[in-house]
Amino acid sequence: MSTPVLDVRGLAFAYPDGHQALFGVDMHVHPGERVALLGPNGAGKTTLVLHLNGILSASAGQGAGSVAVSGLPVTRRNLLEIRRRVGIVFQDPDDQLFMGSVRADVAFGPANLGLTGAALEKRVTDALEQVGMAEYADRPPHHLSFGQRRRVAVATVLAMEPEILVLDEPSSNLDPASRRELADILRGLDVTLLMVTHDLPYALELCPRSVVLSGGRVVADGTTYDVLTDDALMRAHRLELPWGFDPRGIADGRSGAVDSLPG
Ligand SMILES: Nc1ncnc2c1ncn2[C@@H]1O[C@H](COP(=O)(O)OP(=O)(O)OP(=O)(O)O)[C@@H](O)[C@H]1O
Repeated sequence: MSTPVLDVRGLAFAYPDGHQALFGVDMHVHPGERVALLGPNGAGKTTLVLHLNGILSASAGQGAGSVAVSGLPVTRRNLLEIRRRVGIVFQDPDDQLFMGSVRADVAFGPANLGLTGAALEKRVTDALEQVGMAEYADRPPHHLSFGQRRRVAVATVLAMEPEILVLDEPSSNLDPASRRELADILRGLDVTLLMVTHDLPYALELCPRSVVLSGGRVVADGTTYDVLTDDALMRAHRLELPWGFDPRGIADGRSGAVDSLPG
């Protein structure tokens, strides 16, 4: 079997105040997979994601276990290469956009890697085209809508050509049309994907596999359909489908959201 893009083994972590957020997490993501990371508030999802590019580290402080990205351990000395390989799109695009134009924001990362001239320009154009934002290249990011800024934030990460794209709540605060457009964009990307989300229909639509984290432990790892239709698991870990949404209806080729509405 191929080397996992993401190889998390026995990861345990406590914050400096002593609060233990992760208790021996194992998770492996293989090239080309699309995996949703689900779990209730406080489950440890963000804590886990922050270990994937070394913002948090089990080796510093009261931690245990390891994380490797395509075989390269996430350690202080590998941080530059790890941050090129793991692209994280945070929930708030304004955490990632700080330059005077969309083009400058998307160029920032690859320029830091040493790209210049035509190669840099191509990298920027390709990334903006992937998210349907090429025509906005010269606009200041703060003149864009929230949904457009989120797409540019995805482009800033794609421009680094990461081995894994990690998205934290990609559908939050998007109107239904922007949510669907982003889903179309994400579906079209040729990249390994890990998506943290509370939007369970989005997980079902985009990620064949889901890992459920609860209380700092992996409590399920299987097909998203199996996870979302396991009523006992869902109840035990405070996962709730939106009213009227039935994954079984989707799997039958019907619109679960519409067909399961009463009356
Ligand atoms: N800086 C911190 N110091 C101490 N405890 C923290 C810190 N950040 C998070 N925690 C705690 O660690 C646990 C896991 O938090 P985390 O943010 O990883 O959960 P989450 O699954 O991402 O939640 P949410 O769905 O609400 O974003 C929670 O109990 C939280 O209170």
